[in-house]
Amino acid sequence: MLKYYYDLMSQPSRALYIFLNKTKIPYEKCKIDLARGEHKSDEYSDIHPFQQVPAINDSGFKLFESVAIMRYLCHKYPDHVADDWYPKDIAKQAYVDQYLEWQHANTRFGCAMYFQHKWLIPRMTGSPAKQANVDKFQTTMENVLQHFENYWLKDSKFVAGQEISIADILAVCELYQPAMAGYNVFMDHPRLAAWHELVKLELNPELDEANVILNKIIAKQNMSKL
Ligand SMILES: N[C@@H](CCC(=O)N[C@@H](CS)C(=O)NCC(=O)O)C(=O)O
Repeated sequence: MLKYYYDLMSQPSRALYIFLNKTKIPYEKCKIDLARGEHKSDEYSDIHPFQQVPAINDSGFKLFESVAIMRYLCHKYPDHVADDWYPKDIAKQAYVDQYLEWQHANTRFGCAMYFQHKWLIPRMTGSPAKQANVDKFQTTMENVLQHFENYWLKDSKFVAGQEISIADILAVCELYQPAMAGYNVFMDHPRLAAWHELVKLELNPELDEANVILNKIIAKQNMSKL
């Protein structure tokens, strides 16, 4: 049985969670609570040597890195995974891969660094956010959002073509993270907002389910601002 190790506070964990649930690949949920340091245990180090989530153990085959896991699942479970998620056509697949390679140093880096400096680091250290860092990473993130609108969504409904693929799942999960730090990337970005509506239609109810904890945190913060 496939074991899936994840924490829904983690963007790539949510992406794989949505993908597994959407494709109905049978798996066992193995929650790893990052806030409680469960990823630092010796037992978990045997699953992921760098002590991060997500990771899988597929009947003894252990793998980490969300993109590698997604590709593995597409190859391993073809009866569950419809072709559009990771097309067999060479050119279509290359377009999906193009985004998967690009996103690490762009969508993920920009959104995650903004989130970490504005929200996570102050909560972990008890010290206020360093405004210079927040400003720097806000600029990085906003450049990414422009590339997203002006390149990735310029001529296509979805990130890598006219059909939804694993690229869109990874993208939407990274793009939600800054909302916890009070930045809604879909505001003031109409093309991104239109894509988001299409993605919700394709990925719900699994998308909302993966975002339950995130949305609770966002709602609580919005209440405290009133
Ligand atoms: N490139 C990796 C990123 C893995 C990663 O950074 N995971 C974070 C959560 S989003 C983590 O486990 N952080 C805990 C730590 O590094 O101590 C992937 O896509 O799977």
